[in-house]
Amino acid sequence: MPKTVPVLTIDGPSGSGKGTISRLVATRIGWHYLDSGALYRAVGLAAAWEQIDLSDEDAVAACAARADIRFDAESEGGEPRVIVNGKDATHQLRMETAGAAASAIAALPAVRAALVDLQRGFRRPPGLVADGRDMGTVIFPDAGTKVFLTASAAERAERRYKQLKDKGVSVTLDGLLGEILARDARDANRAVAPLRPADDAVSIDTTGQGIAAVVEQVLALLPASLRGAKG
Ligand SMILES: Nc1ncnc2c1ncn2[C@@H]1O[C@H](COP(=O)(O)OP(=O)(O)O)[C@@H](O)[C@H]1O
Ligand SMILES: Nc1ccn([C@H]2C[C@H](O)[C@@H](COP(=O)(O)OP(=O)(O)O)O2)c(=O)n1
Repeated sequence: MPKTVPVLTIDGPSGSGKGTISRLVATRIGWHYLDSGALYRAVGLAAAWEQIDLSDEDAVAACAARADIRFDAESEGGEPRVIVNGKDATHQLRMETAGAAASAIAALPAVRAALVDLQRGFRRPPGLVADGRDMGTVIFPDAGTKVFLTASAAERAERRYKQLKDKGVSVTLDGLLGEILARDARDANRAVAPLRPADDAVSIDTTGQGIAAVVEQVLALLPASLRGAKG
């Protein structure tokens, strides 16, 4: 796809609000949306289904290369359904176990390499909002607007707690906080494409902020000519 298709990247740690904000911004301006974390989660799940050892880099990369991952427009609670190798994995993918598996396989360079073209293929007119860990640093380094969302770990754990409780999942706040901190550390300390803000990213600390306020801050970073698409 031509590099002239505009991209807005939104990176950040778990629970910082990337998915929520990205989806709302994409809807407001009529752009496509890439949930890159869902791709890593889907590969982790597909590998588990095939009983592949998640530390076997070549086997997981081969699984990533042949995985059929589709985002279905029909949504569950505002999030698109994700179909992995023909099975609806929407619910399973949101579990923290899927997040942990995704974080583990995401540290393997061959797995990341296997997903590069797939992610760049989402760049289609009129534009793309891409959320993840390395959207602004590795996948779309030429993106015109880059955001790095953060929030305190305690608030991110509370957000995730509410989100999973609303979905009927039984979790504890302490357990989630521990899992989030472990995932932050693994994502930020890995050798390849670690979680970090791009040098030209604008950081937004969303601690104590409502969703609508963050959406407006992100929209304000876009050039007026792009922002106006849907008012
Ligand atoms: N200011 C905020 N920005 C984004 N999400 C928020 C905010 N406040 C609360 N939330 C809630 O936090 C939860 C986690 O958001 P999510 O978009 O899944 O984060 P991420 O994709 O970064 O893991 C959602 O249930 C969302 O509604
Ligand atoms: N661009 C990306 C997206 C996700 N990952 C990895 C690291 C993350 O811990 C997992 C899950 O990502 P996801 O964005 O779905 O997780 P959260 O919604 O932030 O909890 O995948 C990545 O390495 N690179």
